[in-house]
Amino acid sequence: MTRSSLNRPILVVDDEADIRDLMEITLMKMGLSVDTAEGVNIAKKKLNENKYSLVLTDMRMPDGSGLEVVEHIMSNNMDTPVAVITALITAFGNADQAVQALKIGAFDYLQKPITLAQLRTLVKSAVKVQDENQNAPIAPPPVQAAPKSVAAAPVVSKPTDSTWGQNEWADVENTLSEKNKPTISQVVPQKIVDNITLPNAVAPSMEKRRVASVAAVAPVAETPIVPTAAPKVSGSLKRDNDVPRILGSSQQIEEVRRLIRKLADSNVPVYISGESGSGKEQAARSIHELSSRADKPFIAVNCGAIPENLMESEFFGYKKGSFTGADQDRLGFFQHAHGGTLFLDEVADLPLAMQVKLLRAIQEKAVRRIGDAQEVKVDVRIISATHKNLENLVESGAFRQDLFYRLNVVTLKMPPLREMHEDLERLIVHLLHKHHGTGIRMTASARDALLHYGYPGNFRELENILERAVALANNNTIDVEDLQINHQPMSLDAEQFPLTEGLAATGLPNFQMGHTQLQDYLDDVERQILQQALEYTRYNRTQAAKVLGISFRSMRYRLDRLAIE
Ligand SMILES: Nc1ncnc2c1ncn2[C@@H]1O[C@H](COP(=O)(O)OP(=O)(O)OP(=O)(O)O)[C@@H](O)[C@H]1O
Repeated sequence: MTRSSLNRPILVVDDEADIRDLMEITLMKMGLSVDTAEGVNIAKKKLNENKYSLVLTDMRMPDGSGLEVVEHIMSNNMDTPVAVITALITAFGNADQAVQALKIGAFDYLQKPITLAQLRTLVKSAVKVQDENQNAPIAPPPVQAAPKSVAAAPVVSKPTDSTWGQNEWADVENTLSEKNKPTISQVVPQKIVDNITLPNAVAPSMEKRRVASVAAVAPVAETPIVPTAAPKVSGSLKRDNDVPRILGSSQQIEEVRRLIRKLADSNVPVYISGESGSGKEQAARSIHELSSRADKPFIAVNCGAIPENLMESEFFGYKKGSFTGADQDRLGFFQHAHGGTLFLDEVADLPLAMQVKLLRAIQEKAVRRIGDAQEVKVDVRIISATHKNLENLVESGAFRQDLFYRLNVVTLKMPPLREMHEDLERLIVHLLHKHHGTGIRMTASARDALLHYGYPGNFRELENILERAVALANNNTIDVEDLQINHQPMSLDAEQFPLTEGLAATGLPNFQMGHTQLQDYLDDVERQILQQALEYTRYNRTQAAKVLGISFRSMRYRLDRLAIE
């Protein structure tokens, strides 16, 4: 499949009408055409009769399993990527089914509840998987296709795919937006800005509410704003050609770009700090792409998502027969990244035992696969990141000091979005135009709410809010309710999530000595906190774990233990 084959519809297979509708609306908002099937048999029939660019199938349906849909596609050699949608994978749950689906040919899986961002990423991956199949093989050295473990799910990016490697954003846009419209990447940012003119009517009451730092931002109209009468944004949204992933003109972002360029020239380990969604991975990819390693792999590993018992084999690989189930030789992340960059995301979540092994591999520049007597030299540049305070973890003994010094030769700090206030309006306009074309409008109150929100989830949250708002908007006009955000003032400290307010308001349950069991009481408190964190992050478990300062693994375990769906 080429990107143009996304002109073919996507087939959504799910027995629940609500989910089918939601996915259909979302995919259509991405400019994609969609067909649906409410069960396995109809899906097979449709697959026999039509060609699809991608199939998304639920696992459990009344007339069969999503695995049958995957098998049908594979056994008939259909050139259609298929991804499965599973119920929540718990410690004892249905991971096996997801693994089974991957084994028989699905290229990915999603867990319910699905976020819009996940869906978008999945569509991107479908295109990428096919592109890679068509253009492969290019370096690295002979490795097996990195098998995807359910929890680890490393992103193995194709090393020399310049289109994808250079500018993922522009690529998504080219892939997903209406083909004939000039897209944001075809129009220089200044031009977007020039296309936007001041609304004629300026409501004085709204004018007063403008804050000093957005003085450059346009006055606000009370009526819906069409693109040609949208707020005028002065200056351009800075996007340097050599660091296209990092947008913004604020001083902090300029400094980030300067450091990225500088660090790209050297091989020193870089530690990227910053809140969740603030662009740490984008910065890591930018360093890689600007470095002499750009044509070699960039391997991103989410350390918090790998089950502890799989860590060693995932990082270092194994020899066939070294343990039950090791039915073939397999390389680990280090060898996959040979010559390139290994990005250790959420590095604070590495268990201590693994920290020792990692330190050794970094110091020795060599790895030994499980079951292998020989060490193999590896040339890997390490970039690490976490949203946690690594220094505090070193102090508390949860993170090894020696590894900390190894990783943290240079620190790059990503600023939170709320500190880039002068960029905010331009970013909103940019993202809306980029992903949704120029036909989308916004009311003055929605704009006001967006400009005054605190974005604890940073860029990622902004993208999600806009994406959801576009999906919910009536008549292509985003209103304040479509944003579904808590109105949180900009001045709020990062640590003061509304969650704290929520908890204080709720109060602790009464502990009745002699009647209440301590464990039941603590479970109740924990359940309340988890539920609030989930509500706050709109059921994004990764984000919720981050907000609570626990690992994803721990979050999963707790949700499972307390039977929180
Ligand atoms: N400065 C930026 N300019 C443009 N887009 C950005 C910027 N920072 C982040 N983004 C976008 O925000 C989203 C999240 O970015 P990224 O994954 O790099 O964040 P992160 O800090 O690594 O998140 P996490 O801590 O959750 O792993 C991505 O879609 C990315 O494109």
